Amino acid sequence: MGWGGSENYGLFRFDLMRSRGNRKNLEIDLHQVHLFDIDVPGKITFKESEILSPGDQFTMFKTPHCTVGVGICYDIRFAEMAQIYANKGCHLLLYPGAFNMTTGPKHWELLQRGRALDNQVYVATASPARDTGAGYVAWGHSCVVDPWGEVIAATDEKESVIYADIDLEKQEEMRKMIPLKQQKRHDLYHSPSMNVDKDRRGDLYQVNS
Ligand SMILES: O=C(O)CCC(=O)C(=O)O
Repeated sequence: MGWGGSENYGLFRFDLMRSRGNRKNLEIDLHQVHLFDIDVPGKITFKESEILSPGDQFTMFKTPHCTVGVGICYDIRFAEMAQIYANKGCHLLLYPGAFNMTTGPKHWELLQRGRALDNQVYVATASPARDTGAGYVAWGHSCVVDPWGEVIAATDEKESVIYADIDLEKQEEMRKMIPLKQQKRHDLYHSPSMNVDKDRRGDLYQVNS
């Protein structure tokens, strides 16, 4: 999975491995829908909304092997987005992202494992390698997590390529063993007290999922 472009708008090029090792490239446009506005005093303050505007749609695509949902960086913090992708049939969620030296060590892997486990999907992330001389120092540590929440491939802060199998039979077995989808209490989730607050992207979460 490669990525390029400006910070919240990218032209993403996915090199999808096809059977017998053939490679086909797929290029998609996508926008980060949740902007990175945070203030951790003494550590990191970022206000993407002062210079960028958020995207207004989710991005999914199908490959011959599985269906994929995509978010960018900060989007991984929003459980609703991952849940909508899973409800729409995504087997794999991809998050190109550049976490930083404050949130990276604490949250990067944990968020991936959480999104994977909650939704019983594969999650893959691609981060730039760390450049300690850069104005924004990326944490690195690209990773692939399976629907059981286990890290099945990972790298460190240096540039490298990692591979992992997306095994849909294994995913189905996990979903049978712990049948979360059938057990959800949708009758309770739609009560007024559970409405998302206005700062979250409630406008996007209402899609039929
Ligand atoms: O959520 C984070 O900690 C990092 C997010 C980020 O760097 C971004 O969205 O540009």
